[in-house]
Amino acid sequence: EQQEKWVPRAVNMEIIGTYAQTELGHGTFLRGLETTATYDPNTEEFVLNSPTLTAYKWWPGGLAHTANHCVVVAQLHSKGVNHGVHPFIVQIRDEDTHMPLPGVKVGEIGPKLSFSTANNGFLGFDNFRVPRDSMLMKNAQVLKDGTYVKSRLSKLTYGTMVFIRVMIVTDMAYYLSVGATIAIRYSAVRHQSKPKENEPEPQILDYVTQQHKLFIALASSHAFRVTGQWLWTTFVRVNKALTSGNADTLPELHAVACCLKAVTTRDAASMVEACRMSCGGHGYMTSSYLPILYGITTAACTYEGENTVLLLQTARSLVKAWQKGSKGKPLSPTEAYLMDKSPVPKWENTLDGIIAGFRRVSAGKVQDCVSKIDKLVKMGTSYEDAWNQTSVRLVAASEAHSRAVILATFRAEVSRAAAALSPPLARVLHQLVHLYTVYWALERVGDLLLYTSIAERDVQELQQQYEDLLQKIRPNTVGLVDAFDLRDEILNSTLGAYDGRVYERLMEEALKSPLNAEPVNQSFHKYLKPFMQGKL
Ligand SMILES: CCC/C=C/C(=O)SCCNC(=O)CCNC(=O)[C@H](O)C(C)(C)COP(=O)([O-])OP(=O)([O-])OC[C@H]1O[C@@H](n2cnc3c(N)ncnc32)[C@H](O)[C@@H]1OP(=O)([O-])[O-]
Ligand SMILES: Cc1cc2nc3c(=O)[nH]c(=O)nc-3n(C[C@H](O)[C@H](O)[C@H](O)COP(=O)(O)OP(=O)(O)OC[C@H]3O[C@@H](n4cnc5c(N)ncnc54)[C@H](O)[C@@H]3O)c2cc1C
Repeated sequence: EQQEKWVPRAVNMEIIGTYAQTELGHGTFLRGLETTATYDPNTEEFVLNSPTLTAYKWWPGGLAHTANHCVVVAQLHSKGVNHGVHPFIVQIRDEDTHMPLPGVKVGEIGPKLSFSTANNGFLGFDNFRVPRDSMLMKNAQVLKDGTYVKSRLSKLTYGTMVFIRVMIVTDMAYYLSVGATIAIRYSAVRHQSKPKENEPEPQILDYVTQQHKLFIALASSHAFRVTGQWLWTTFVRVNKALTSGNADTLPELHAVACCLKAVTTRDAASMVEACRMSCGGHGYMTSSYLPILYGITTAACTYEGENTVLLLQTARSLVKAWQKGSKGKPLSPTEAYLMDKSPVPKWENTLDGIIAGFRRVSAGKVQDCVSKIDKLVKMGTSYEDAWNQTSVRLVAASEAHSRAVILATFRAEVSRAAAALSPPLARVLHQLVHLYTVYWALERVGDLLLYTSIAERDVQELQQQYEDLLQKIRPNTVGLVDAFDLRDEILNSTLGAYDGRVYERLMEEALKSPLNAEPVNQSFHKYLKPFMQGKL
């Protein structure tokens, strides 16, 4: 019924909304949010209030001047009891004049690293009254007399965040495709240096170091797109079970969504930055779009759950799985490998060998964390302090688990799809899977040396495999980024345009600057000349 009331108006843009959860004082710790919604049975209304400055909502995108409604997450009080955080849909501006309603204080939070068009805002309430049906009552309810009806599953309040985290993995695939397209096309156009005196300056794409910087971004875009599709399918399945009241698979979805969101956003931000730096000075131009793209991807490491906090959420699930498995209880499909107690096999420099290796690393790290925590607790340390003292290792275990999931999913999905592809296309995609897998084996070789039987000669061979793959992929690189089929208007980049007219576009953009409107800028007469004449 509430959906019938609000959804059509949102779909036809009468309602422009945002999600107002984070406050000046709290973003991660949701149970610490201070905004209150106190039920008044006499008028059948909730009174929204920001009791402190730190209770002000801070960050919601579009809140400053665009949204006229928002979903507000507040501590629900009824009959003198605080029932915890719940979502409310609240009109904050007049739908005709767009003026903030009485009792609502709203505004712009100010300049940010990027996302400059997002008008992120602040929002405070001064005993602002909303009707009872403002409380979104799909999960929990408050009856007219103020009786609180508990949700069958309190964690469902957090459901929106799982959905967005699932989507973010696919977002990162897209952003990496943009960064790789810009940097690889530019690297095909840019000629620099003369390693061979009697030959013209080569394309910088022919430097193996340039390939090392860029090809992993290209491969990661495909890896994250495939993993994002798998995660979405998982989300749809879990959500279907939830609607029929079965929440058994929600914890696994939450855990895998947390670590995949954290790892894909961190990789995307660092790889986009590598794409930017691989374009030299022109990569530092805003007109290249790479600095803006970095700002967008690095924000994702913070929003929708700060990465460390999310990796620790997954670690919490891995530790619980280890404890459950150690008692012989069955584990979820994504965590079942933790209970593989077979002897460490002879190392194989194959995709399956490397994937199995990452599972060994993750299981080994989880086991080490459990042992450290148990040892500290036995020595009298509280569980919470033992957890905190082990948290650097817990984050590493989570990352290893996440990498094992991505490696296995990327390999399985490409192998499954390959049968329907032309042999040349299948070969190129397998090369990207191979590159991605060997790249991460080399990046985490220390962990593999600790937890598997990999030997020095295996590592040398993997390094050679990696360099051979760079050479094999080079001829198809421009074709691979063209295959993302990103229009120039979308790329919005002087360096990545399809026609490769980089220098002309850089100059065209430069000449648009208002600072080039006249040959002598007014600053000369106002400041420079008086200064040079000793008059300032
Ligand atoms: C374009 C940009 C737009 C951006 C928008 C934003 O940023 S919006 C703002 C984005 N902001 C954020 O993302 C805020 C990030 N912060 C949070 O999500 C929470 O404060 C928390 C999870 C960190 C801690 O929660 P807590 O203090 O309650 O403590 P706890 O750890 O004890 O968990 C209790 C139990 O609940 C479970 N569980 C938890 N979450 C979920 C879930 N989503 N689903 C399912 N289950 C979940 C958890 O596994 C545990 O289960 P167990 O083991 O007891 O069976
Ligand atoms: C571009 C952008 C858009 C956003 N849009 C929205 C929006 O639309 N709606 C909305 O509600 N919010 C939005 N946010 C806010 C965002 O969700 C929060 O910034 C995010 O949840 C992190 O919370 P925080 O900023 O309070 O950081 P904190 O939680 O204060 O984190 C600061 C540091 O403390 C560490 N830390 C915190 N808790 C723990 C812990 N338990 N264990 C270990 N370390 C910990 C973190 O790892 C981090 O290093 C946006 C943020 C950004 C940057």
